[in-house]
Amino acid sequence: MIKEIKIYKGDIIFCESPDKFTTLENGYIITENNKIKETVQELPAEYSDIEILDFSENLIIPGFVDIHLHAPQFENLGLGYDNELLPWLENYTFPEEAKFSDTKYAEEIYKKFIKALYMHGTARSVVFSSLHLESTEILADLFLESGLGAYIGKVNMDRNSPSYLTENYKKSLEETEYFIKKYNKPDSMIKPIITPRFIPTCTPELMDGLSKLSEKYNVPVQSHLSENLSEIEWVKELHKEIETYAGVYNHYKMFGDRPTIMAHCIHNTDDEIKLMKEKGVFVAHCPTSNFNLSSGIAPIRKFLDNNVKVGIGTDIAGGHTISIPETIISAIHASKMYSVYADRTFHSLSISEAFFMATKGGGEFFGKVGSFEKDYEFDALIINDNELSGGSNKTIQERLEKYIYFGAKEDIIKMFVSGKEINRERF
Ligand SMILES: O=c1[nH]c(=O)c2nc[nH]c2[nH]1
Repeated sequence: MIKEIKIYKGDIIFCESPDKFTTLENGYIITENNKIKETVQELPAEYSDIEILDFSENLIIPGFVDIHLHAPQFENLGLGYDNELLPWLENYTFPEEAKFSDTKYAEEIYKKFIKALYMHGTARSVVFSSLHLESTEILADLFLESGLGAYIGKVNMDRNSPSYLTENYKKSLEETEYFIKKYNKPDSMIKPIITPRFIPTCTPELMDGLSKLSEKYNVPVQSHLSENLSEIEWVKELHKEIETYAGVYNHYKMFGDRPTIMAHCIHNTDDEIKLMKEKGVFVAHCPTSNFNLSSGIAPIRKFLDNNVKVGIGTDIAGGHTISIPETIISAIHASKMYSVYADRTFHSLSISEAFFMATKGGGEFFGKVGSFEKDYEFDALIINDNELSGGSNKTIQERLEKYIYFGAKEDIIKMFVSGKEINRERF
């Protein structure tokens, strides 16, 4: 195999661990066949005759990773937040998702959705589609054309939803299997993920069937867990025989038996948190959504202290923004308020902890993604922060902080995903 070496130069910043940033002023990232070979301060002599992609005076940061969002809710950004979760689903979300039976509408909205991810620097995402197979294929094909990385799930829901958005469980399983077979390719940038919407909308037969598909094709799982108090009561009524909400997913072997993401996780019991740790279940922390729908504040410090994996989710359209920097800010704000109003012993999240969650933390779901360490895939954003921080002698970490809190998507001048530049013309 021919070795293709590339060298990127700039002011590099990333998090190897949550507690601190690694920074290299005028440093170099050297990649071989799109994976990082080394990240160094001085360029070794062996590379002296290779052309350098020179981004001096710009920041080079890992591409963002969003581990929970709903593509067919893109048109609903900002709508209906006077409601809590269950009426919001009924009055806003389900009617909008129903429109995706129309493949023309799906194509129009999904193009806008993927462009928005690109514009905001989200290199990888873990996405809910709607229950419609054809529209989900359109979403997958558009992602493939874009070059962005994604897990994509055809949503499954066969009870407790309006008749216009309820499947027959057999058809739901057949279509899910078809989607898995079509897109489960080893080196693909997009992959299928099993997506029971949440326990209230999935019958035991459907859960059983999805669990078998997950095992048969070794496909990961995503769903929602303990977002809202009425939702939790509803799950208790539906599954009196099982002690906890997480226990229901676990009963169906869809709780860490394969890689699993559970969105929200606001009101979990200590036993549920222990189970998440034991089974390696990821929390998708979605603070903007949790504020908008008055769901609560997820006790993220508790998950971190218990070594539970945590990534960031914009959860559009419970979340009102597809921007990961804005969601990082929201995560920090949420933790600050939690430490003041709920538990004074909790330390709020630091900027490095929140940035870690939005890069390497969530990136772990994709493998070696979200850092500039050896063997990681080269996902990077080049950020021109000259206007934000120019001439003011700031450290690289301070420049990143300014970009997160005060920057704009227009400051991102280039994006690389798995070593390939994603061109603006594609969108
Ligand atoms: O934030 C959420 N968005 C949804 O679409 C959804 N469905 C079930 N539970 C949900 N929570």
